[in-house]
Amino acid sequence: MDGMKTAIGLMSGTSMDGIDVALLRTDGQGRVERGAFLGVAYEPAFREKLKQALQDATAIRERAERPGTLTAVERELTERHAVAIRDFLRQNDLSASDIHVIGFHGQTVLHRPDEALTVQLGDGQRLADLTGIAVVSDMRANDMVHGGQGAPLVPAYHAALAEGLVVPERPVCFVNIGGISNLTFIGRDGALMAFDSGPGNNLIDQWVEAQAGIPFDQGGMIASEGQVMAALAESYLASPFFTAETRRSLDRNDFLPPRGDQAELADGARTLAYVAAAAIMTSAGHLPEAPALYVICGGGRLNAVLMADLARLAGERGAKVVSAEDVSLDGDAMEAEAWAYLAVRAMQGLPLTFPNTTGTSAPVSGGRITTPQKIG
Ligand SMILES: Nc1ncnc2c1ncn2[C@@H]1O[C@H](COP(=O)(O)OP(=O)(O)OP(=O)(O)O)[C@@H](O)[C@H]1O
Ligand SMILES: CC(=O)N[C@H]1[C@@H]2OC[C@@H](O2)[C@@H](O)[C@@H]1O[C@H](C)C(=O)O
Repeated sequence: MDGMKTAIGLMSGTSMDGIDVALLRTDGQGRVERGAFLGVAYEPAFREKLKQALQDATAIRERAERPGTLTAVERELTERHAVAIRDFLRQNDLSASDIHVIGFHGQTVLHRPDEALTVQLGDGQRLADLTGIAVVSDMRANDMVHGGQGAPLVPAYHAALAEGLVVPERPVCFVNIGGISNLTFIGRDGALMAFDSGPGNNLIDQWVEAQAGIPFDQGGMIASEGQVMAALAESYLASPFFTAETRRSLDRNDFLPPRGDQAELADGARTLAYVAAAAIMTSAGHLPEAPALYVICGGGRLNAVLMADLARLAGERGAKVVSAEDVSLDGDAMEAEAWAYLAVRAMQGLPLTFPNTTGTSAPVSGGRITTPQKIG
């Protein structure tokens, strides 16, 4: 009926905190019906394997290479995604035959847009075999073949969501504050512009992990006890990333956390929360028009200190900041939903990326489509 497909999106983001699973019904264009969501956390031992995989990936020169632990980690990662799908289907009383396609992001272990090299671990064929469902994987590769940055890909979905947005303010800007942050501007006339906007939670996570052995600053509680260290903040915000003529997508390691002797725990967390907020607003300066509304998704929206900085900085420019939930969206599920949406578009050969989102030379589709060869 009416071209609507049922898809599942799978996201394992740069924070490496787990697998997000989201259900979406869509026609791959303007019609979007959001469904159930499941977050499956990685236990610390698997996060350590992913960290090792990031190290091993630095030796990759060609995207199919899997040096060191990468073959084993890719296999385990794929199997974990299959288990997440199985649990998700069971919890929602669904079976594999209810799902047309899975959009599988995998885990980015290397991203060098200047060399047109981006590597996401995750075996689409094996996931299709394990789940019995068609899989679209590797959705960043074709964009790079066409001169794009390989990220961000979520803007096509943001644009579809903007059509149904329950508030009147325009232009609107969706901001994802994950490990890295990215933003999508949607103008009054629907014009789209998007790019990675700077470090998000990654620096905060790495800082509190190194200084206090905890994985993230819950609610921004640690930051709330510190002071912004102006010189340290400036050392991040002075990066040529923010002033370059063209927008560039980011690798996890493009910005590094402070050294232990540069700050106390709370001041470091406070400064990095400010940096995350200021990075977004500085990058937003490259948009064609100042947004009237910022809709924030991703884990960073749960850091109250970061959000207060963002609200203040946006307020100074006459704009409002809301969380995805304030406009009846789900800030945790959005990227996984986007991968479901993109998978449906890929099946239809529709563009995933555009000159104004990744810098690709023309709107391009992408993804590798694999269908189940065997079950189990
Ligand atoms: N309750 C919370 N309080 C503060 N920060 C939080 C909270 N929950 C999650 N976060 C932050 O959000 C991060 C996860 O965010 P998210 O899942 O959006 O990132 P990701 O999808 O892995 O990254 P990316 O979008 O870059 O691929 C965590 O690593 C943590 O820093
Ligand atoms: C190479 C890669 O995995 N990039 C991610 C990362 O995490 C956030 C930001 O950097 C974004 O551009 C991208 O993911 C989102 C989901 C995207 O492509 O839209």
